Amino acid sequence: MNKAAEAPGTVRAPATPAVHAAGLTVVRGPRTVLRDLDFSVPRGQITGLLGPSGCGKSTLMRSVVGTQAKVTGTLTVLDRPAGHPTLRARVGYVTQDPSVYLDLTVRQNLDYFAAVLLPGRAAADRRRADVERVLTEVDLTSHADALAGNLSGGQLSRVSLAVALLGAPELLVLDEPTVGLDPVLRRDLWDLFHSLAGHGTTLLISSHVMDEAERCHRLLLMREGRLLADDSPDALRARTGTDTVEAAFLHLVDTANATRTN
Ligand SMILES: Nc1ncnc2c1ncn2[C@@H]1O[C@H](COP(=O)(O)OP(=O)(O)OP(=O)(O)O)[C@@H](O)[C@H]1O
Repeated sequence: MNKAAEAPGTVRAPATPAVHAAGLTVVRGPRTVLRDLDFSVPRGQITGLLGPSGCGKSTLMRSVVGTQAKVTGTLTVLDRPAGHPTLRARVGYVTQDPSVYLDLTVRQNLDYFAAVLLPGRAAADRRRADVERVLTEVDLTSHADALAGNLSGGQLSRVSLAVALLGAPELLVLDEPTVGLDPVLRRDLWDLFHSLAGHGTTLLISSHVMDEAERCHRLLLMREGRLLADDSPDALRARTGTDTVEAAFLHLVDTANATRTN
């Protein structure tokens, strides 16, 4: 055994997960929309949150970023309770509806949000560099001076993503970021997600398109507010004896239904 590896100061504690939930439950109106969920989101990987419309994906993401009311159980994000004020700059969030100012250009939008994140004259150079970086990352440099209101839906959602990338957050929470995008843009965005993960960013990405699941390192499969699986795509396929994540999901749904009726 390598003794040097045991010397004080050289042994590293295993990294805690980026997100850890235990008994996570959320009530919205009269309904319990998340029921007693236990899961972890490992750091530096892409975790896909998949399930049919209405199963609770957005509610789970809102809980992680701290904007959801009536959350019970334990929910830890980057070693802090979800919603903790120190997480604001460390967590990027993109909702399903692009949240940008339509009467500003792309660059003006980014300058504005960069100033909120990094205020003060002393940070002007950092802000400028950050805006150029995110414009390049989402491939919108050539549209930087276009009015947001004149962009296509796909371009607008990339502006929203660029806003979330400002400040290089450690955790990115993206609610259906590829909806309505053509296949080339979808592929380019997934390449960007992998590049971000390669540099250590943790990504939690929701989708109801099962083929996107194949591009994730880990999957949380949801149905009706419950988790059907928390596994890697390979392990899921192997465990269910199926060839695709979609077939694995359907297999798990059928098993859950059979257990309920028995
Ligand atoms: N204010 C509310 N009161 C009661 N139920 C609500 C409320 N808001 C949402 N819901 C219900 O909570 C459930 C989960 O909604 P959520 O938006 O999290 O689902 P989702 O999986 O993200 O769906 P989609 O993929 O269509 O966005 C849905 O069944 C929805 O009808």
